[in-house]
Amino acid sequence: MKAEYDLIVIGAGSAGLSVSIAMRRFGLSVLLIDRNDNRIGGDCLNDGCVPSKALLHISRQVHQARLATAYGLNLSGEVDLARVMQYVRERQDVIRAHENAQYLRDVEMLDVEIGTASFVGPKTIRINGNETSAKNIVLCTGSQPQPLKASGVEQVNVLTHKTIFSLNDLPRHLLIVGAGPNGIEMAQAFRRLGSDVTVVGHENRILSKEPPSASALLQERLAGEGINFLLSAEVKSFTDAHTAHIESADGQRHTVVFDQVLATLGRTFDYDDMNLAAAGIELDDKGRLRLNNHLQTTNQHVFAAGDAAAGAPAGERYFSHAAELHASLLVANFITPVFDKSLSYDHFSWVTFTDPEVATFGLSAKELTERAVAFETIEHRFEKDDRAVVEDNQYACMWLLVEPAGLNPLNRKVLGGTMVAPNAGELIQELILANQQGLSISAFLGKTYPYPTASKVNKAIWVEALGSNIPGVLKTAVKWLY
Ligand SMILES: Cc1cc2nc3c(=O)[nH]c(=O)nc-3n(C[C@H](O)[C@H](O)[C@H](O)COP(=O)(O)OP(=O)(O)OC[C@H]3O[C@@H](n4cnc5c(N)ncnc54)[C@H](O)[C@@H]3O)c2cc1C
Ligand SMILES: NC(=O)c1ccc[n+]([C@@H]2O[C@H](COP(=O)([O-])OP(=O)(O)OC[C@H]3O[C@@H](n4cnc5c(N)ncnc54)[C@H](O)[C@@H]3O)[C@@H](O)[C@H]2O)c1
Repeated sequence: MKAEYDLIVIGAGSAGLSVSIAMRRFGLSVLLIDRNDNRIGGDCLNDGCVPSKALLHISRQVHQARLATAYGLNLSGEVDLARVMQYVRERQDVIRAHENAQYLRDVEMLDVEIGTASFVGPKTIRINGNETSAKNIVLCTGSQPQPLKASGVEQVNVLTHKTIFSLNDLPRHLLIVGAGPNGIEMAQAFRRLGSDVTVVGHENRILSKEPPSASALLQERLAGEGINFLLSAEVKSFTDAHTAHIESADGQRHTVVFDQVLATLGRTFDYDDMNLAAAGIELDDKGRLRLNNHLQTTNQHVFAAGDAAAGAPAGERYFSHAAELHASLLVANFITPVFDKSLSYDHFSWVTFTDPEVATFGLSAKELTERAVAFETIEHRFEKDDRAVVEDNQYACMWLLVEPAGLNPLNRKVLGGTMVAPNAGELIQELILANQQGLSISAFLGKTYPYPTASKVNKAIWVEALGSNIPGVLKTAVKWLY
């Protein structure tokens, strides 16, 4: 480790890896720090996106195998969770081969230090008893799961995403507290692997960051698979290690006997061991780093990216690709400060990887209303789509927020939307591009989709919307020209 660097990056998760590798490739000296070599890759690799998506992949295979019994296939036996988790670990190891300290030193030419970093001055940190400084420092220190609070909780081994992937025995009854993307993805994975699953959510619907109609459609599908939902509800107490007492907003009480409980309640922050005060770095009233939209802390030489950037005025986004967005903004501002880019989530997107997936992009109806932007919501059910018919997905649906039809309805632009469908995260990609690039709906109408690709729904929605809305003046002109 040198005494001075161009840049120090603390935390080697999605954010830290992106910032440090990019800056090093531009020829700057970079020190990357993480607490532990086996935490490199952060939550995404170690206990977030990668293990959860690997688990969902196996659970989908199990589900499809069960569906195939309708056609004469005989299945017997139960899922061996130890083997499933072995698969999950093997997939993580594939990624770990290029996300580890030695690889980053040898191939990416980064200085990598393993230890806990804390501040001793505005541009100086201490790690493993040594001090080092940099022109700028980026905090990519992530976030932690919110703890479950309820009377008697101390008797219970409450799992979080940090521990659930170490289970070797399939829970007979898994209680999940929190109905956000983490809870809902795990609910479906474990249900399909064979557990009974109960989900308790504070709010009156699952995935409350999605439009209500999307939440409702997914909930209906999941309930159809046997997941039990207790919404507008709260775990009030645990009377022993396996018994929870839950109360709904309407006063109803439920007792759930479970063998494992998973808390998926959102994120929190812990900067206790970082001595932020020594660098003049302030937190806001929610314990998040106080940031501006250039991701700069109250110390002009210290920045944040990834989950640690949740306090930015643009809002909270806890995603690996948000970390990537923050990293590219910081790198752009470091190397071309003249442009001084600000953070915006106007074209941001995300996917909940249930089956069906829920994919959302652009601005929401609430954001458009707050900004006084006129829009219409167009709903498109997949019931007449031939691909949806042959694959029995006619329940799928999309809702797009579009500019109101003006004189030329083909000029309308897509402002945002949500799709609930198998592979919605892939299907929605061209809508995201149209939204980002300001393409009008004529771009879809002018495209011939190979039959029967699922993404043809991105054209069908406009054909359907236009069919019933061709202005009279246009019809008169057509008749006259014909
Ligand atoms: C179950 C689950 C599933 C998810 N699925 C998805 C998904 O499908 N798609 C998606 O986009 N997002 C997903 N996410 C969110 C995603 O995992 C996170 O947003 C992302 O990993 C955050 O990356 P980060 O670099 O900000 O932080 P982290 O990955 O948390 O990395 C922070 C690193 O900083 C280190 N660190 C902290 N403090 C110090 C210190 N003082 N000194 C040294 N090192 C320190 C930590 O050891 C850690 O390695 C999921 C999250 C969870 C929990
Ligand atoms: N596919 C993906 O991209 C993906 C998957 C999983 C997680 N993530 C990310 O990880 C982050 C964390 O996920 P999450 O689902 O834990 O958080 P979340 O904040 O999205 O959802 C947590 C939910 O738990 C509820 N809740 C909080 N306290 C509660 C209590 N005591 N009882 C009942 N309900 C309670 C909240 O109202 C909220 O609906 C998310 O913000 C998301 O961005 C992403």
